[in-house]
Amino acid sequence: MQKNYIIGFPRIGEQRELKRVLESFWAKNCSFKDVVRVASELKERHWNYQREAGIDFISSNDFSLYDNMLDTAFMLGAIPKRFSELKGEELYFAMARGTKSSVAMEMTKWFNTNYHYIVPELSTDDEYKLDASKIIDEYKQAKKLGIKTKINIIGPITFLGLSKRVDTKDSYEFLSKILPIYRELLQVISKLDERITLQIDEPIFAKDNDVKVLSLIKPTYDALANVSKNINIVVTTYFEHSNEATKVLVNTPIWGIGLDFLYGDANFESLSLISKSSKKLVAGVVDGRNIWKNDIVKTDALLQKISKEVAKEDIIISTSCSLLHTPFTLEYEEKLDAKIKNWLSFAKEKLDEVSLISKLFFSSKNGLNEEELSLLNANIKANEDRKTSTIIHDEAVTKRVSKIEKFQRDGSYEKRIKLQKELLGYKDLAITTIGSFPQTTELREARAKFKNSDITKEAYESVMKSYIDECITFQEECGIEVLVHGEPERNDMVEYFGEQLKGYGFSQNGWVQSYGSRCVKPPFIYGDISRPKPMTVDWITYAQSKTNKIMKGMLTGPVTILNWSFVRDDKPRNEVSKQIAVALSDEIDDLQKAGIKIIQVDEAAFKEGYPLREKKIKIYEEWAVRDFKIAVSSSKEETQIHTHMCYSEFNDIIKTIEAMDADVISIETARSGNELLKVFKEVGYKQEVGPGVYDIHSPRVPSVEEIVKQIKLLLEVLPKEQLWINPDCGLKTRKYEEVKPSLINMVKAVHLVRDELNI
Ligand SMILES: Nc1nc2c(c(=O)[nH]1)N[C@@H](CNc1ccc(C(=O)N[C@@H](CCC(=O)N[C@@H](CCC(=O)N[C@@H](CCC(=O)O)C(=O)O)C(=O)O)C(=O)O)cc1)CN2
Ligand code: MET
Ligand SMILES: [Zn+2]
Repeated sequence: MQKNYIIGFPRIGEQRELKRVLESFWAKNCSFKDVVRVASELKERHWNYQREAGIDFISSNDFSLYDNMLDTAFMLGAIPKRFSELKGEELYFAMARGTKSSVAMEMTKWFNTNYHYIVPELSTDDEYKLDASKIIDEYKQAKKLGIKTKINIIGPITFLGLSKRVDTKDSYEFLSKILPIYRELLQVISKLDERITLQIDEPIFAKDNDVKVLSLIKPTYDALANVSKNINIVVTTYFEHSNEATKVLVNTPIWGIGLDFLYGDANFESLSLISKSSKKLVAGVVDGRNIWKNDIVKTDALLQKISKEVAKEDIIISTSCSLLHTPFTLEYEEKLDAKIKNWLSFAKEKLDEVSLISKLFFSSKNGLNEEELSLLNANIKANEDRKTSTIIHDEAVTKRVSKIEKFQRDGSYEKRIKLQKELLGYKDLAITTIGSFPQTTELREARAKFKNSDITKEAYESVMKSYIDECITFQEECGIEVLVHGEPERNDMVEYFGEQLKGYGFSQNGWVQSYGSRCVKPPFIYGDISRPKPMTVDWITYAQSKTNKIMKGMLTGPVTILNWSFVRDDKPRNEVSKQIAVALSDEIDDLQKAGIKIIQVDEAAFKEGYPLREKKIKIYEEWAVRDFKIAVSSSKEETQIHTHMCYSEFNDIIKTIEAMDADVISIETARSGNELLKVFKEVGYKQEVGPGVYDIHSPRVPSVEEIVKQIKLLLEVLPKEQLWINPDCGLKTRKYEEVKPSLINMVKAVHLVRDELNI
């Protein structure tokens, strides 16, 4: 009997092999054959890891050269017209990254994670056609190694729900067009083997769906499950409960349902239905979104609870979601404190946990052999050790946080902005950037050498300082009005702060894919958080000393620091975020004391943290706004507070953004003209806004005319007094060759518009 299951495994490679070969291929330094070779090695390595750990259900097609949604679009033949001249890998990467003549497809957040997928574009003119080659090839490759994989695909309802129509609005209208292609796929799959397990991911079921969407589930899954008797379909959902969908799925001929019992507590309500239907339950009980060692005793209790309703033989032990969201392995961590390392578990270690948990659950403690027993005891001990450790508790922090008296800054916005405009004296359509400038190879090398103690602190700092000097000179020459130092000292806008705060740990190699070849190394919060010393003041004051213009101080906000870290699971998230907020309020205080007059507190991940279910949103908004306000509560009335958000749909959260009470917000709008901005006008948003005037996610240099046009579009919505001009987001992923001409054009465009308006 097959007992345990992994929803999906990360693919970037434990040494980021895939990242390296892709970037090398894109830079034309190697051939596509090299990419295929590395991809193939990685797949085999990952399958073997799972086999060696004793995993029964190992996936194929969880791999991707860029993104699984893009793969699905490719599989269906959903190719936007502008790419129709291209073929093969050229087409595939053009869709993801754009070409000189065609803009890339949009990219957006995968539910409430920091993973980004490519948004498929659907048009009435499309003619869908199956390309099952990737799926078939991967299955066959694994089979050669003696591994019969389960095949993963993204389900039709999630695919459509996350796609956009280029003509009219409702993507779901296309179900009748793509369902036949899915059926054809199942026919092809059914011929691969005598019996096949097919995992169909439908995470969209974990959201609040309207009746119309729910009404599609039964016909869709009846149609799919009836294609062939030799396919066992498991429909998996994750990140929340999916009770509305489960109710329907139990009445379709699918074989199993995968539910997340960690982030979807309410899934317990569906157990009796599942039990009556005699479907298999793939029980997500090992956290796929965090890095803490599983508490096996607790998990066993959870499983015992599940098995009160669902027969043991129908339960399969699984991760809560794909392990894509966790780093690969602890094996290369040489610098982590041994004690803390023993509390952690990355993807590879989680495989062993799933394996051990299933042994314990199905054969009970008496059935464990000596080695397994000692693993269990080690797990119990590690968890006990974490609970009772003195390094996670800091009474001074908890005391201070419980006694916060100031929850917001002084003065009304109206009063503050008047003071600020007098003091800062900036013009209408003030020109600025979002913070980072290109992270050059030189910077990264210097940082890597400094971390390895190959160069001194002084040598490292001098590299950073000369970068800052050049960055300032460029901004002054180009005519940017509110300057930034360029963030050269930051490996990442969250990891950097994690490295400086007490209560935080960080890994050397804990990379997690964010999009395409880009990765992040989220730091992790293990204990109470405090700020031993100022984190940014030296860099910003150095930068300010080099210019007479205003230098923006640059911080990452509490909610974003929280959302892009792995967070301790022994304290509510909102308490942890409050501790970060207090530390940041001290930093702001210090920046002000050092003479900094504008401080930007980025909340790029504010929207990402939104719960998937409406019912939980209010609670999140309350503490998220509270903590942003606590962070900036130390700012004086005349200190101008900026914030920045990217990839955000603002319509439903505009009132919340207003409540954050920042004086200026910069947002991403370049790809959508002025559509995103309209809501600011509709609600009578008072504060100043810097809507991005060009897209930084593409290497393309925008022309002056284009930017003028964009600025005029913005002026149709908001008055000049309320507008700032800036790019969409930070420039760290771009090259100087792209950034310089783009910013020069941006400044020219502002001057042209100002001349017309007599500003
Ligand atoms: N945490 C986070 N989430 C985010 C964003 C963000 O900025 N941060 N932005 C949005 C989009 N996501 C993004 C995610 C990653 C990157 C990004 O640029 N990642 C870099 C890594 C950045 C980094 O931490 N670099 C380190 C380490 C670099 C490195 O690997 N160095 C080499 C040596 C030097 C070299 O050869 O370059 C090595 O150690 O082997 C540094 O600069 O110090 C990458 O994948 O390339 C950008 C956007 C949403 N989510
Ligand atoms: C992902 S939001 C980025 C904000 C940050 N200040 C930067 O410019 O890079
Ligand atoms: Zn941004």
